[in-house]
Amino acid sequence: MSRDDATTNERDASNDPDRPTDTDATPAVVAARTPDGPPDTTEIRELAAAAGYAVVGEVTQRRREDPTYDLGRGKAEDLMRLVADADAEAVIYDGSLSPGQTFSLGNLLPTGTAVIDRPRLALELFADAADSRAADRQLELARLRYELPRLRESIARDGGEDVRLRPEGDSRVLDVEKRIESAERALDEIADDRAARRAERRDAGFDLVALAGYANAGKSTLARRLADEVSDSEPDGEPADLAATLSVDDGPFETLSTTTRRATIGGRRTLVTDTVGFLDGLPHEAVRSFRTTIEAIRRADCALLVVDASDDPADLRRKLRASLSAIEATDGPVIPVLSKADEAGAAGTEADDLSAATEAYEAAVADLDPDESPVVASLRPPVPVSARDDAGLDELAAAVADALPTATATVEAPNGGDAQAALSWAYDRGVVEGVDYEGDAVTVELAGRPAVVDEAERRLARGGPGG
Ligand SMILES: Nc1nc2c(ncn2[C@@H]2O[C@H](COP(=O)(O)OP(=O)(O)OP(=O)(O)O)[C@@H](O)[C@H]2O)c(=O)[nH]1
Ligand SMILES: [Mg+2]
Repeated sequence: MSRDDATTNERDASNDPDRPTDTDATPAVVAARTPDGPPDTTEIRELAAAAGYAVVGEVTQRRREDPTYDLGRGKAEDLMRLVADADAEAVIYDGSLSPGQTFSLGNLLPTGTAVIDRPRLALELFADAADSRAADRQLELARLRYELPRLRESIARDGGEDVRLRPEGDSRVLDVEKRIESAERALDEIADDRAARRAERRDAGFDLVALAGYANAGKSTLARRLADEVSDSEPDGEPADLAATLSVDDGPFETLSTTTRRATIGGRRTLVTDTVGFLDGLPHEAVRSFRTTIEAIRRADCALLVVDASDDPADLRRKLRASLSAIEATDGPVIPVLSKADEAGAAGTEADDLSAATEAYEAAVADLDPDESPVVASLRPPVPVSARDDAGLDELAAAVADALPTATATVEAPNGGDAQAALSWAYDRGVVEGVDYEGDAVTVELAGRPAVVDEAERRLARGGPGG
């Protein structure tokens, strides 16, 4: 065995008394390969558990990619034996396998063993809880895109000579292609609806803030903290999809569709959209299927990129890179929010924790290639927060208010019915900073979304001389 091949195979000790006995869980072996450094299987094990697998062993290898199995042949045979010994029903592969590798591995493993790579595992997790029309369509599209090259591969392997040469002409392939087109069309319509809704909300004076970030980073928890209390008597114009609850849980993909709530941030009326968490190791195709999340982030007036500061520096960097690469570029500024600051760094004073989190973040960003992630240019200074301890939230509100597009104006108008109507219009849109009555005149200080301030100014001036 070469030094390059230094690896581990192990069967988990299942006599851990704390381990929940989940009789429904499918026994699975985790396999991972990295070209450098020992593979870390923590995350893939968590994902596997969340998807309903009981990990009964693992095979890892440090090696360059093997074209046939991804793992080296000897290691793939070790995997086969471990699966047989442990009576595992699935192999969870920490990486993206080509269709050819999936089939070769499937043929080597005991008959019936499912080969589940990272993208497929992510699809299974989504499938568990897709809960909206957009989420369903997106999941369907991601699945079809995943299946298509695998279907081609299986037809090429099983079919006769003529099919092997042209698997794309097979009716099953044509069927999947047709379904992909139809899912894409449906998503185009949903995307158009969302864009129209964003425009309406902006016209109504709302700033659009989106929460982005890796799975389990703390996005929904923060969204809840930022959101206004929901009252029974909301004023008119309440956006149709405002959710009363946001689900928070310690597991990936707790949030499976975008969810929007009202919030007052730094005195501004905003709509905060919580989005689906990113995962690394997914092909761009799969990420692109989650358009409503990506577009909510890209088109926001300000995006908050939630970065879990309780992660160790290597994980923080990996997740940050995956998130930025999925986002690619945004219209507005991006404020990095270092979440779970209460658990960041070594135990110590609060100040220590916050600076440890900031340092890890700064180091990760310094490492990024702006050509690879243009969004790096939109990054503002990071703000550490702890939703648990309610720390840093005022600083975050100030940073958001500062990042949002703002216009100010002072308008003097004769006091009367017209001015009062204009003033009440401006109040409804949250752009009135101050009002001063003097004699027959009223002076109004406006601040907020530029288009709304302009319109308020026009309405107030209308009652004025010559208006
Ligand atoms: N210690 C600590 N834990 C936190 C904090 N914020 C969130 N968490 C925990 O982190 C876990 C994930 O939180 P969520 O808000 O569900 O994370 P998410 O980013 O919405 O996750 P997905 O929707 O699955 O992508 C939960 O167990 C939260 O309780 C914090 O400020 N401090
Ligand atoms: Mg969430």
